[in-house]
Parts: sequence; C-alpha cells; structure tokens
Amino acid sequence: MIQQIYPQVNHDYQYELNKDMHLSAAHYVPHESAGPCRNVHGHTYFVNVTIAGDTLDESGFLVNFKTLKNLVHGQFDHTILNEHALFQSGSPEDFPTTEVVARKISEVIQAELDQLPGKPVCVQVFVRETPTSYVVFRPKKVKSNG
Ligand SMILES: Nc1nc2c(c(=O)[nH]1)N=C([C@H](O)[C@H](O)COP(=O)(O)OP(=O)(O)OP(=O)(O)O)CN2
Ligand SMILES: [Zn+2]
Repeated sequence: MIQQIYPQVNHDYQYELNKDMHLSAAHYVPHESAGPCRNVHGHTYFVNVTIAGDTLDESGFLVNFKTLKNLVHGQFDHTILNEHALFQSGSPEDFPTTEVVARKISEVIQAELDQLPGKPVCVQVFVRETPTSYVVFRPKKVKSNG
C-alpha cells in the first residue's frame, strides 16, 4: 500500500479524488547535459493523480479509479518510456524527464476525462522518480469563452 502525504491543490470543485499508482519503467534522457541519465536505467515511479469535478456519473463516480490505473499503469508499466510515441519528438519538451512524464500523464488523463459527461478535470499529477526526487505538475486553467 502506498502511503504518502501529497501537496494540496486549490480548486473550487465539490469532489476531489486521488489515485495512487506505481509502475516500473526504464528511460534515458537523450541529451549530453543529462550526465549519467543519458544511459538507460530504471525506476519504480510513484504516481498520484488528483481529479476534481462537480458532477458524478450514473455509478456515482467522478471517474472510475480503474480507468485512471489503466491509462497510466496500463500504458507505462514495464516499458521503456522513450519507446512511446509520446516521448519521441526529439524536443526537450518530450524527453521522458520527471517533469515531462508528469505533464504527459496529465494530458493523457485529461483527454479521457474530456469524454465524460461530467467533465471532471485533472488538477494535479505528482510523480516520484527516486526516493529523493519528485515533480508536481498542475495544468493551467483553461479559460472558458463565456
Ligand atoms: N529536473 C530533473 N532532474 C533530473 C531528472 C529529471 O527527470 N528532472 N532525472 C534525473 C535522473 O533520471 C535520475 O534518475 C534521478 O536523479 P537523482 O534524483 O539525482 O537521483 P539520485 O538517486 O542519485 O539522487 P540522490 O538524492 O543524489 O541520491 C537526474 N536529474
Ligand atoms: Zn531516471
């Protein structure tokens, strides 16, 4: 069981859910400035995603916890992150650093949430790469046209 205190995120939604996951994956950072991280190596990543919204679905869910696990653990566990299309553009914005992994997870989840009638939002993704290193990604709020 994963037990950790995560940073809080401010929002005005009534419901907030959090899902913890862990996954084993290999990666490398494809730039000479990354030092030893240029070499393929592995981590057990600990991920926490925070979803918020005001409207529950017919099951009483904001979003099914299992949907979140499938999107993250199901896609990345026991893989080489660099081999995913998400991380292959060659731009530093798409290198599989902790920062980018957190942002990509947020984007993948939000794309799924956008299909749900209640339109929940992913407000925070926490990714711990090592016992001493983690990143928190919070998407900027999308401005509405109304
Ligand atoms: N801003 C970032 N810096 C580093 C990243 C990253 O993704 N974003 N990644 C790495 C390496 O991939 C490495 O896996 C993690 O580095 P580090 O925290 O230095 O790992 P250590 O276990 O050696 O940490 P210590 O606290 O020194 O034991 C590097 N930097
Ligand atoms: Zn690493």
